[in-house]
Amino acid sequence: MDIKHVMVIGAGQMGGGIAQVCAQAGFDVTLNDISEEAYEKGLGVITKNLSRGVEKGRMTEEEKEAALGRIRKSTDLSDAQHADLIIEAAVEKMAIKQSIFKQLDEHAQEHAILSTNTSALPITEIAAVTNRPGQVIGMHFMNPVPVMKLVEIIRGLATTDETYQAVEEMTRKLSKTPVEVNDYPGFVSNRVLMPMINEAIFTLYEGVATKEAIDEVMKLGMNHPMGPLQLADFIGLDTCLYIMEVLQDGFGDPKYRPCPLLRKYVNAGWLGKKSGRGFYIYE
Ligand SMILES: CC(=O)CC(=O)SCCNC(=O)CCNC(=O)[C@H](O)C(C)(C)COP(=O)(O)OP(=O)(O)OC[C@H]1O[C@@H](n2cnc3c(N)ncnc32)[C@H](O)[C@@H]1OP(=O)(O)O
Ligand SMILES: NC(=O)C1=CN([C@@H]2O[C@H](COP(=O)(O)OP(=O)(O)OC[C@H]3O[C@@H](n4cnc5c(N)ncnc54)[C@H](OP(=O)(O)O)[C@@H]3O)[C@@H](O)[C@H]2O)C=CC1
Repeated sequence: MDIKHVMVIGAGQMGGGIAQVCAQAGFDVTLNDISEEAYEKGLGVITKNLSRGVEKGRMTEEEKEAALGRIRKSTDLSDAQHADLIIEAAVEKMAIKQSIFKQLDEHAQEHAILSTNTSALPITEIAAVTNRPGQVIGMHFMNPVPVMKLVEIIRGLATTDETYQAVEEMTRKLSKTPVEVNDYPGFVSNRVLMPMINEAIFTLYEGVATKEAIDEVMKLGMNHPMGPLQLADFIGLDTCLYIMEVLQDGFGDPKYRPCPLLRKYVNAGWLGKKSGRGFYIYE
């Protein structure tokens, strides 16, 4: 399948990054969010990232302008009618994703592939609300999207080989490395990563060490680029909590219970870097 036009749903930290790398790779991009403000904020981050690329000599001013020129604004899901591939990166809530997928299924062309950047939610359950489950797939980018090489590609129960191959090829065109996994809660990435982050939050909650000490142990002791609490702030504490809930519900195993401190922070609106405060404070 020849993918030319990509629509990205959600202009937050992931959707913005995905739109950026698609535009840089030469695809026409429609970037959708519910509000114009969210779109403008997302476009601001993309512009800043591309400008840094120019400063660093990775691209010319003309290439930057060409990439920006390929991105168009949308606040209406009916704009899906133009896309060959849709990548959904809205908030990590099943009800919201299912509602978006129902609407996309109505508006998108018959050949279009509907993908989701979900961190952990079952692809099969999202696909089930559409009339094209064979063309629904997980396309899980890592944060920060312009820097991280992996795209975890998740096959739902009904995903066809043709859909998988088109998405794998697309991933390579974005200069990313695809890794194929099956559809179980958290896939591979967050089944392994998030319990570690949750355990780090428990060590803070139980007073085993300070947040700085916990992060230092994992950075200096295990060579992780960020400590787990810093990484949780970077991912978003709301997203971390939703992922733990998906693991707990999906496996029915109490070992995945979210730390009460994580829930408390999210309830307080302390969502990490994106809200200015999480385990750490950001200016
Ligand atoms: C939750 C999920 O479902 C799945 C996930 O995504 S889990 C999260 C996965 N991501 C990680 O684990 C990230 C761990 N952290 C890291 O790899 C690194 O700390 C990092 C790449 C984020 C930053 O690297 P660093 O060396 O500490 O800092 P820094 O020197 O500032 O950045 C390195 C480069 O990345 C770029 N960069 C950093 N953050 C960026 C961002 N948010 N957006 C775009 N580019 C970014 C910087 O511009 C810099 O590039 P140049 O200097 O060449 O311009
Ligand atoms: N953060 C991470 O490290 C990673 C996250 N993911 C996944 O990517 C997705 C997005 O996460 P992230 O970018 O961090 O979250 P953000 O909170 O940064 O962005 C989500 C964006 O989606 C918008 N949005 C909410 N509902 C809708 C809707 N119905 N239609 C269109 N847009 C909507 C939000 O708008 P508003 O703010 O106005 O509500 C916001 O702009 C989640 O599924 C997450 O699990 C995947 C890999 C890594």
